[in-house]
Amino acid sequence: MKILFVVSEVEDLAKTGGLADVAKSLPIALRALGHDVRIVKPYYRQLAEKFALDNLTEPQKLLSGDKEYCFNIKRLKLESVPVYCVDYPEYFHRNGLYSDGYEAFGDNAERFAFFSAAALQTAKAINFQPDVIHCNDWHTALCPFFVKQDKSEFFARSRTLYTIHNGAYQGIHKFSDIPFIRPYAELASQIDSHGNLNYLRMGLRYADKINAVSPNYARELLTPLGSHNLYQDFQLRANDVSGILNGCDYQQWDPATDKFLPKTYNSESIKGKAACKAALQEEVGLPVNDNIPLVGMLCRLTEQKGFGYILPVLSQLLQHNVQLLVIGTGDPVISDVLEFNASQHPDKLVFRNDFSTRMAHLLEAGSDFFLMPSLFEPCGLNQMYSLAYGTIPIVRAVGGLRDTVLDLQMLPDQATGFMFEAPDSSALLNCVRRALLFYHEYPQEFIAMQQRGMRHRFTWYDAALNYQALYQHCLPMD
Ligand SMILES: Nc1ncnc2c1ncn2[C@@H]1O[C@H](COP(=O)(O)OP(=O)(O)O[C@H]2O[C@H](CO)[C@@H](O)[C@H](O)[C@H]2O)[C@@H](O)[C@H]1O
Repeated sequence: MKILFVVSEVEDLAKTGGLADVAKSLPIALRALGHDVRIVKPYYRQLAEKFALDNLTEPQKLLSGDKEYCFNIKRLKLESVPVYCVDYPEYFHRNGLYSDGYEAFGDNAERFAFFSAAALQTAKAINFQPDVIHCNDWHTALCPFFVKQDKSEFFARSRTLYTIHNGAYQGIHKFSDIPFIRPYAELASQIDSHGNLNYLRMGLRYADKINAVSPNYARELLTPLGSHNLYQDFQLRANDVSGILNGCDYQQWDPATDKFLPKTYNSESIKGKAACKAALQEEVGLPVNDNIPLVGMLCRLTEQKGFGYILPVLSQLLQHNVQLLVIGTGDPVISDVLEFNASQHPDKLVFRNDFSTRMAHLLEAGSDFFLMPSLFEPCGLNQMYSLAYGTIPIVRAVGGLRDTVLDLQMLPDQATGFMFEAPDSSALLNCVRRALLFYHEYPQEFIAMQQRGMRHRFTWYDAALNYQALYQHCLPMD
């Protein structure tokens, strides 16, 4: 099949979170199954600074109303996958993908409306007639609408799949502030009483098929509680909504070969993990001691990741014989509280307000537990990385976390971690206490649990097979 994979960020090229991991691994896995996958993404400044690329074609023109948008197409390769970049400096040569670090750009809706149309124009310019146009998250959710509006025959046999990586980001913007789509009279019926257009809802309305990044999140999206206020819209498309679990890139996340670690290890011999723990403790300034359980946490600092119920019980948690390391950037309200608590408990809590790939790997290897108590979690990748590194996940039973972690109480012989149900502080605290007790009281069982997790596999090969079946489902019957 020919697949046009339209996405805002891709690992190794431009990244703010888990979407980028998927946008690299899935196309590579699909290519390995023999499909002709091409990625289209914006040519951001950080990409332009890394790779100064020549223009692939003549400048491309898009007309909207009386404004002409003239852009260039660049091409590079990500392993086996061709990547086409939409070069429109006015919109994409900025410091940051969606914000300047503090505030979202005011014209994000305009930028990504343009990008979605430019991605389709790119397919035409390179004469790539896709069987499936696979768009991802709100940034590219207008693609299905533009395909339906396209007057040429080019996309007559193309079908669209819309993947939801995070339904909380919907791209809700004042229609009157989006010059690129203002001329589309058809949109009048999609504008709400406040004059807003919701991009995610547009994806739900116009895509041929819709999927979420785990089966459990797909089920949650069809409930009033889990649908991020789009219950009716999801219900209307219930027959076309499914879930496919993300994979883990085991080439990148393998403790046996990981170049970022002071000592490598594997499930047969996990001795090297202790050296990683010591190196991590030393690097971040925690007392180097193998007998104190080290709980790591690495994520964007947002409400989604459960800070609403972690922060109120931080000092209670730190009364235990435990070390906590939090690494991430994001909401300054969260980072302020973490910074304050770290200053009160310097021997127990370290907070690093930054992110680096090296530290992400060292934290995964050096921690005993990985804390991921999300309020909601479409799939989650870090709990899979943790399992691969023998780092026991402590998670809330939500979204993809429920699909990937098995709790000790439910399945003692197969358990790979600890899970709690209620999104509140006492449930979280009880769960962490349960995990710490297990660490101290049952060292042999703890190692067995680590090894079970390390042997568990969530491969991109499996995910790609599922996407292949879903693409086939999208195609016209004849
Ligand atoms: N400040 C930062 N800057 C740059 N990178 C950072 C970062 N903090 C963490 N990362 C990295 O981003 C990735 C995080 O992936 P996750 O899937 O855990 O969460 P995210 O919420 O971003 O993704 C969303 O999309 C993915 C993919 O579908 C879903 O798994 C998930 O549930 C959904 O919320 C990891 O590779 C991590 O190392």
